[in-house]
Amino acid sequence: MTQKITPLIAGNWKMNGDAGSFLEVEVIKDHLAANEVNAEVVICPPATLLHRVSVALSESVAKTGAQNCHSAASGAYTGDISVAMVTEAGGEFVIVGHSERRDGYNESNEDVRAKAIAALEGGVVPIVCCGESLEVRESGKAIDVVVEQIIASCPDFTNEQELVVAYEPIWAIGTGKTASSADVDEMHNAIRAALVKRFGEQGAAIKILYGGSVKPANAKELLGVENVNGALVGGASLKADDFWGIISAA
Ligand SMILES: O=C[C@H](O)COP(=O)(O)O
Repeated sequence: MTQKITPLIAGNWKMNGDAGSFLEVEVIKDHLAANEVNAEVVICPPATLLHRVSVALSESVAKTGAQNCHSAASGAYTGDISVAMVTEAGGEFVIVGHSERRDGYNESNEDVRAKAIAALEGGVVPIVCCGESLEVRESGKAIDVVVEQIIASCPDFTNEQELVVAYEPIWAIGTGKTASSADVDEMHNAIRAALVKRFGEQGAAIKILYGGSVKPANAKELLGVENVNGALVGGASLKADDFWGIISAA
C-alpha cells in the first residue's frame, strides 16, 4: 500500500508575519539554493503578504499558498478571498479546514469540501486538514472521528489534480505536545487505508502531512513514520533556522 512520495513541508504562518518576515524568507531561499532537499517546500503567509512572498520566492523551488479561501468565485463575501485571488497572488496551495477555522468559524466538513472543490477547479492544491480534540482522543474514538472527517471533507479529484491531507491533533497545535510516533503511525495508517478505500490508486499517492508542534528536534522521528509524507508547521515556520531544520530532516 505504501509508495515513494516526495515529502511536503508546508509552513503556516497563521496571523503572524510582517515586513521583517522577508528576512526569514530570504534565508530559506538561500538554504534551498545552496542545498539539495528531499522535499517540496511551501510557505503560507497571511493573505496580505501572499503576493510579496510569492515574488520573493519566484526564483526559488519553494512555493506559496493561502491559509483559506472561499468556495465561491466572487461576490458579496466581505473579508474573504477567492481561489482566483490566491492564484493571482502567486499561491499554488490553499489550506482548507484548519481546526482554527473549523472551531473559530464553524466550518463544517461540507464547507471544507466546497472550498477544496473550488481550489481544485481553480488549479490550486487544497491541503485538507483534519484532527481530533483532546476529549475525542481520550474517549478512544480519535481514529473513527478523524477518518469520518477527512472522508467527508475530501472531494473527488482527477489524475491531473493534486489533493493533500493534513492530520493535526488539535491538542498538539501550538502546545509543544506532539502525538507519539506510535499514535501518529496508527492514525496515518488509518487515514491511508480510508483514502485508498475511497480513491483507489489515487488514494495511495495522496500526501498525508502531520501537524502539531513539529520542531527541528522531533522532525526526523515524525517524518520517519510510515505514511507521514511531510509536515504542516505552524510556530516553527516563522523562524528560518527552525523551518530549515525541519525541511532538512525530510
Ligand atoms: O498549521 C499548523 C498547525 O496548526 C501546527 O501549528 P504548530 O506547529 O504551531 O503546533
